[in-house]
This record gives sequence, structure tokens and C-alpha cells, in this order.
Amino acid sequence: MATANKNLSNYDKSTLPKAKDFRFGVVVSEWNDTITEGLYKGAYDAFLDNEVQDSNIIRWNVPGSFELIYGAKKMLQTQNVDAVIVIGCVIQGETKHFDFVCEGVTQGIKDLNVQTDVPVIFCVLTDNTMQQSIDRSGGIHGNKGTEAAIAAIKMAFIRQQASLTHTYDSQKALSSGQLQIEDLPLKIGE
Ligand SMILES: Nc1c(NC[C@H](O)[C@H](O)[C@H](O)CO)[nH]c(=O)[nH]c1=O
Ligand SMILES: CC(=O)[C@@H](O)COP(=O)(O)O
Repeated sequence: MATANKNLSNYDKSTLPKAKDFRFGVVVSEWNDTITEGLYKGAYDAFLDNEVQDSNIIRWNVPGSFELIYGAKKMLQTQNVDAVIVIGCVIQGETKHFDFVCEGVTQGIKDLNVQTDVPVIFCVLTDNTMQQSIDRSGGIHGNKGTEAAIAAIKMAFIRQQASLTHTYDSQKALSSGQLQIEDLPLKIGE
């Protein structure tokens, strides 16, 4: 559904997982900073509205959207976070640079979601005009930053549940005798 048909920034807190104990990283591009600051405010306000503690929101800035990839990689490698949001705003200029930046960031963030265990939420506007960016960072079409924070809360919960499920299954199988210790994958140094 196109954003123009529905403001996706409205959410019902009662339907969301409890986020009080989650820690979130947010990597923010400085390109088009009037837009990225609006996106960040949307995300930050949504986190606080869902009882995320200010001290559990870690913000780093990077020069442009292409650097969001490296920034997110170092964030999840060095910080104990349950999810990361990358915030950027790429606006079409005169050349094909827009295409390469957008594709590069998209693929890079996708790779991080495949290769690492921490969800990285894609909050990068790829707009034709500044007005489209204004409309989606707290304007008539809502705030993609708000949507990203809600997605981050949901994905952090999924990650938490998945780890519990994995641990529970193996312990349950072991205690019930269905599974012998030698059947478990050999883990060195854990
Ligand atoms: N034109 C935009 C850029 N371009 C800069 C790149 O993201 C990158 O920082 C540069 O190529 C150096 O690696 N970045 C945006 O975030 N938004 C733009 O509209
Ligand atoms: C996405 C960009 O890098 C772009 O805004 C730069 O503008 P131009 O294509 O006119 O050099």
C-alpha cells in the first residue's frame, strides 16, 4: 500500500510487545539533516512512548546514507543492542548517483540482516523531491521514523522469543531423554 493512501505512523500501544528493557541503536545520516532529524525525533518519541529508557537509546551520526552500512555494522558489533535503526534521506539529483546510493544502502542493510543476529531496520527515504521527504518525516504522510521504531520493537521481541525457543527446545529434549548430548552441535569454547 502506498504511503499516500494511509498514514502508517499511527499505532496501538496495547498491541505492541513490552519494550522497557530493550536497548536500541540508531545510526543517523547527516545528509539532508532537517529530514533525518525529523525522522530521528519520530523514532525517539515512539521509543519513549513505549517505555524505552533514554539511556537505552544509543545514537551515532554518519556523513551520508551510504555510511549507514558501516555505522550499523560497528554499532551491532560493539554495543549490546536488541535492534538497530538506520536513518537516512536520499533525494534524486541530476545524476544516477541517487540510484547507486539507494541500491548500495539497501543491499548493505539487507546483508547485515542476513549475516548478523541483530535486526537492522531500514528507515531510509528514497524520494524524488524534498517535499516528499518532508511529508514522510512528520508531515501529511506521517513519520517513517515512528514506523521504524515500532518495527524495531517488534523485531527485538521476535529475536528475544526465538532465542528462548531455541534454548527451551534443546533443554527440554535433553531433560526428557529424547535427545542425547552428543546429538547437539558441538560448540567449542561456549
Ligand atoms: N546525495 C545524497 C547522499 N550522498 C552521499 C552518500 O550517501 C555518501 O555519503 C557519499 O557517497 C560518500 O560515501 N547521501 C544521502 O544520505 N542523501 C543524499 O541525497
Ligand atoms: C543521491 C545523491 O547523491 C544526489 O542527491 C547528488 O546529486 P547529483 O546527482 O545532482 O550530483
